[in-house]
Amino acid sequence: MNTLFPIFLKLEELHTLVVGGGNVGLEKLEAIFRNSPKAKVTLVSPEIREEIKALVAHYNLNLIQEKYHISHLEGIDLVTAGTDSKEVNRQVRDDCKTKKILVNIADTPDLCDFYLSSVVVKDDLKIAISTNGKSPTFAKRFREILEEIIPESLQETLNNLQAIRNKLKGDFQSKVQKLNEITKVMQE
Ligand SMILES: C[C@@]1(CC(=O)O)c2cc3[nH]c(cc4nc(cc5[nH]c(cc(n2)[C@H]1CCC(=O)O)[C@@](C)(CC(=O)O)[C@@H]5CCC(=O)O)C(CC(=O)O)=C4CCC(=O)O)c(CCC(=O)O)c3CC(=O)O
Ligand SMILES: NC(=O)C1=CN([C@@H]2O[C@H](COP(=O)(O)OP(=O)(O)OC[C@H]3O[C@@H](n4cnc5c(N)ncnc54)[C@H](O)[C@@H]3O)[C@@H](O)[C@H]2O)C=CC1
Repeated sequence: MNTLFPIFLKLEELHTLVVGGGNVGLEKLEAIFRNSPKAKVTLVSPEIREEIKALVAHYNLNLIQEKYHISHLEGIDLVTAGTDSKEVNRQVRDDCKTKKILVNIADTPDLCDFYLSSVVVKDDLKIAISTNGKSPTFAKRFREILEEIIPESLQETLNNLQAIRNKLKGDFQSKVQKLNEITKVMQE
C-alpha cells in the first residue's frame, strides 16, 4: 500500500533550496520550473553546470557557488539535495531535521520526507503519479499514457464547470448534488 500523502505546493510562496549543481540538481530545477515557473529557488554547490547557470536569466534562481553549510538553510522552507557525496547529503538531511524543514534526498528514499512525482498537465488539470518509490520509470511511462488520452476539450469543460459552480445558488449540499448530476456523464 502507498501511504504517501499527496499535496500541491505553491512554490512561489515558499523558498526552495537545491543542494548540488550537477545532473541531479539540473533535473530537480527543471521539474520545479516546469511546474512552477515563478518558484523562488536558491542553489548551492561548489561546481555548477552551465545549463543551470543559463536558467538564472529566465527564473527566480539564485546561485551560491560554495560548499553547502547549515547557514544556507536560513529562510528556507523546502530542500532537495543530490550531491555526489553521501556524507553531504546525510548532513543536509540531519540539518533539515534540526531546523524542521522538509527534505528530499534524490537518490536515497530512506532519507526523504517527500518524493517528487511524475506530473501530467493538461491546462488547469494536473495529475501527480507516485509508485511509492518502486519504479520511477513506470511513473514516467504511465504519465506518457495519460498525456495521450486526456481530451483536447478538457480546458473548456473545466471553464464551463467553474462558470456553473460560480452561478449555483443554494446551500452547500444542493450545490454538491447539482455538480455531481452535471458531471455524471463523465462516468458513462
Ligand atoms: C524515490 C524517488 C525520490 C525522488 O527523487 O524524489 C526517486 C528515487 C530514485 N530514482 C532513481 C532513478 C531514476 N529516476 C528516474 C526519473 C524520475 N524519478 C522521479 C522520482 C523519484 N525518484 C522518487 C520516487 C517516485 C515514485 O514514487 O515513483 C520522477 C518521477 C520525478 C522527478 O525526479 O522529477 C522522475 C520521472 C519524471 C517523469 O519523467 O515523469 C529515472 C528515469 C529517467 O530518468 O528516465 C531513473 C532511472 C531508471 C529507474 O531506476 O527507474 C533511483 C535509482 C538511482 C540509482 O540507480 O543510482 C532512485 C533511488 C532509489 O530508488 O533508491
Ligand atoms: N545523474 C543521474 O541521473 C543520477 C545520479 N544519481 C546519483 O546522484 C548523485 C549525484 O549525481 P549527479 O548529479 O549526476 O553528479 P554530478 O557529479 O553531476 O554532480 C554532483 C554535484 O554535487 C556538488 N557537490 C559536491 N559536494 C558538495 C557540497 N559539499 N555542497 C554542495 N554541493 C556539492 C558538485 O559540485 C556537483 O555539482 C551521484 O551519487 C549519482 O550516483 C542517481 C540516480 C540518477
